[in-house]
Amino acid sequence: MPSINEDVSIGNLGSLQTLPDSFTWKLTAADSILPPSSAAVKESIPVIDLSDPDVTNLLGNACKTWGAFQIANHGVSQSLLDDVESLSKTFFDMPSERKLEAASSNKGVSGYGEPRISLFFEKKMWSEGLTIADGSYRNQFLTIWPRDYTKYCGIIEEYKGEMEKLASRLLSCILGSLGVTVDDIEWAKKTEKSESKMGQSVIRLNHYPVCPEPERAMGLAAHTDSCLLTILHQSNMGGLQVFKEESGWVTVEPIPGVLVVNIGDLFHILSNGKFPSVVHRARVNRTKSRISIAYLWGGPAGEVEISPISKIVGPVGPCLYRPVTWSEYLRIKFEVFDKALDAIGVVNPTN
Ligand SMILES: C=C1C[C@]23C[C@@]1(O)CC[C@H]2[C@@]12CCC[C@@](C)(C(=O)O1)[C@H]2[C@@H]3C(=O)O
Ligand SMILES: O=C(O)CCC(=O)C(=O)O
Ligand SMILES: [Fe+2]
Repeated sequence: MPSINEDVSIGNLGSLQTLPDSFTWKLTAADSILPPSSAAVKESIPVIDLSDPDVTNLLGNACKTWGAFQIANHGVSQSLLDDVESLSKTFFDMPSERKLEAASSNKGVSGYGEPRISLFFEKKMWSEGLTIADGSYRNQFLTIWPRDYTKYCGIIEEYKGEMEKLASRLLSCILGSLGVTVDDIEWAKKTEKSESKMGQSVIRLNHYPVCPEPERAMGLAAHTDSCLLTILHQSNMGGLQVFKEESGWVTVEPIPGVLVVNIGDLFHILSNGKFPSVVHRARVNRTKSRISIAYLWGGPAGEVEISPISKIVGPVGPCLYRPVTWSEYLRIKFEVFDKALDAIGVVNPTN
């Protein structure tokens, strides 16, 4: 049993019988979701069928109201979702020492470790993860799976390809809801026309082990994603919650085969503040572990700047944000965290 201040390895969390002090969060009443009451209507983010003829409107409303939604009929096969989930399980089931062989270096983003936002919180999060940010994951996979390396790299490549297609489809539809097309955005037009893929992206495999005191622990603390949009596959166990001003924390119940999408900071900028970059977090469970796979799409390849779409800026209101590349935005985010959008806000916006 770990003593109060013992340094606990995140690779072994699931075997702990008590919650170490370093993982004990002081959660207030506002941090918890309201107890279920028969009178209360259980709110949830919308589930949108991508084959619905009214898909553009449905997506637009969900983006405006929630900054998040779930999608059915998205075209990604169940067997691919199962494969990427079982790859994740195989990795997280390994002994801690093996997982640490894939640990992210100080400089690198790719690799095994705590969530990157951990540095902004006093307490530790009850989770571990593997970030796949660029081609360097191949070397890590070779170390982890010398025999099954080709198979697992193939699954990741296929998953990335499918996510790119889906992200591109979502971008067109969501832009449509703002009355613009990809042709109104220079980088989006180029991306669509070129053979080159969707540009920059990161896949994060998250694992939330069983926890002896889930009420006092936090799987992944409240944050917004820095990218344009995130597509998330969650295993058959709830834990993801989104924050809505009027409702507080709302749980996103998993629906088999359905993917969760959320607006990130860059889309908030692109929409000139019309779509909220949704604050979300992950809670943990006493008896069941949980896996989630997040595909974070950061936008075009190279140092391309994202700025509010000019066509929607003038008529409706002043331009709220200055142009920024994803890499610059990430630098700012990991300096000032939840003040990053303020840091690139235009001080005296005029038309
Ligand atoms: C490109 C990135 C976005 C991300 C930080 C990172 O450098 C790599 C992992 C991403 C992730 C995944 C889990 C949640 C999150 C907030 C984090 O700590 O690491 C996001 C980061 C982000 O969107 O800012
Ligand atoms: O595990 C989840 O449900 C949330 C994961 C997440 O927010 C992320 O990876 O950015
Ligand atoms: Fe997130």
